[in-house]
Amino acid sequence: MYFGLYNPAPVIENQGDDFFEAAHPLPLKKDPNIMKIVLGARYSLIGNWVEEYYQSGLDTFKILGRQVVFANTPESVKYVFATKHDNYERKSPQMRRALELLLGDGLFISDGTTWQRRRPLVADIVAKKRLPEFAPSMEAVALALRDRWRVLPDDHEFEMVGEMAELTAEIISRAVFGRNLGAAAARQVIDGFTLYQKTIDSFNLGYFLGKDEGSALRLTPARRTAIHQVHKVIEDVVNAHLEGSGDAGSMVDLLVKRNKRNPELGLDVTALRNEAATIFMAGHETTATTLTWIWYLLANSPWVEEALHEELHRVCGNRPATLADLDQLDWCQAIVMEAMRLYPPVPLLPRQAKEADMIEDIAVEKGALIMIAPWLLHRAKDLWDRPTHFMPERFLNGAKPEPYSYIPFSAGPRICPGMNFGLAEAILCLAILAQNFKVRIRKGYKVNPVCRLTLRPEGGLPVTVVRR
Ligand code: HEM
Repeated sequence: MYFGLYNPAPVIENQGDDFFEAAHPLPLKKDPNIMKIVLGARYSLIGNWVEEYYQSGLDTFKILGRQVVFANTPESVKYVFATKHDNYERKSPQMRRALELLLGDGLFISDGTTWQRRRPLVADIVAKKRLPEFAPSMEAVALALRDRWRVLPDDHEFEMVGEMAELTAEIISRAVFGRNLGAAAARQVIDGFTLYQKTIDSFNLGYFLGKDEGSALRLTPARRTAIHQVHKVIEDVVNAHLEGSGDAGSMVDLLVKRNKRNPELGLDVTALRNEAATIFMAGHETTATTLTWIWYLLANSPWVEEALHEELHRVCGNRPATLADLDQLDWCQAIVMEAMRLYPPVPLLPRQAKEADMIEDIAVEKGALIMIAPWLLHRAKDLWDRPTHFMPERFLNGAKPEPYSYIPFSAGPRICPGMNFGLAEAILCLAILAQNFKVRIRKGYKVNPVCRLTLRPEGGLPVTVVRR
């Protein structure tokens, strides 16, 4: 309930001996009115769609005075993200305004020359070729969690979203800041991000009332505290590196060194801090929610769990999985990909049109909101067989979805540069933990996927782990 006025759509979930239709809100029967859209957006961004949106298509409508264009076909996604990237590279004012106090001009929300100059730098730092440097931390942190789970009392229940968030925060914190940051400082950054996210809203009224730049977020005391908490730790790390005393091999170290080698980049302490904060934020919750959804899906699909265990035994025997096993862990990879199809960690990828344009036969106004929704595209009835079912086998044996129909990492020049980092991390954590445990969800617990910035089960996921 939101303000007692908003009734979320009922959530459905179906299970049989050999199928699992994963939890999702029932599509609406008729178009929601503006009140329902506004209240719905504050509750979750995925519950307000009518049946017709769960198939590929293009549509446009107005919210107050603002044009919204829905691009939900592989062709239009390609057009917006790749062909006409220059016109649609800009993030929506909601997203920019929501994150700018924390991330400043960091890559995730920048555009124009700032984005063009910094993208190659950040992409290089989180690139696939650096996996051998960062994978040992992924393995070590996952093994430490395995050891903690091993000594839990039988039937000990805990909350999985928080558990996975701690796991991935530790991994990304070691990668970005190095191993010497210290637990207290790392916790300060993690808690600061969590606090900040709680204070932000998904609906920017000013934009829908006609301001192309949207309304700035007010610096409330809660936001100020959260921002200060994050910025202080990261600035200290950056300054240590600038003075030559930081942890070699960390992403901040690479940023500082590259900036020294390429002074034309002109990154000052604030810019370096913004990029480090961006990588931390972009690489933390996305992987955590992916892993959480994987445990939910596996717990409800014993036949997939069995195939996974068989593969882990065949490939790794009794030793823990490592980066070197990745190419052989086909089921692990397919499970990660299918989990991100059903529950894309970033379910909406909104853009703002720089200039007026045509997307197929739709006239796009300057400043319009272009909505690309992996949540809908990944569930389009005409693109996917049994779209609401958990079927990792659709990604096995080199099967590839139609181009631009599967976009959990976005697409085109703004595609997630940390894709290989995130995939390797999710596969390794899944493999190492599944080698030792099965996860079971509290009996009768109703999972309800909700989305604000990322997609997670509302109220968390209460689980127990069973030793294998
Ligand atoms: C499962 C894991 C991940 C998923 C699903 C994911 C997804 C995404 C998506 C959808 C975007 C684009 C958002 C948009 O277009 O509005 C993005 C951007 C970005 N991601 Fe990831 N991400 C993941 C992991 C990571 C990791 C591990 C890192 C860093 C180590 C990272 C760094 C970034 C950065 C820096 C951007 C901004 C790129 C730009 O705007 O040019 N991501 N990610």
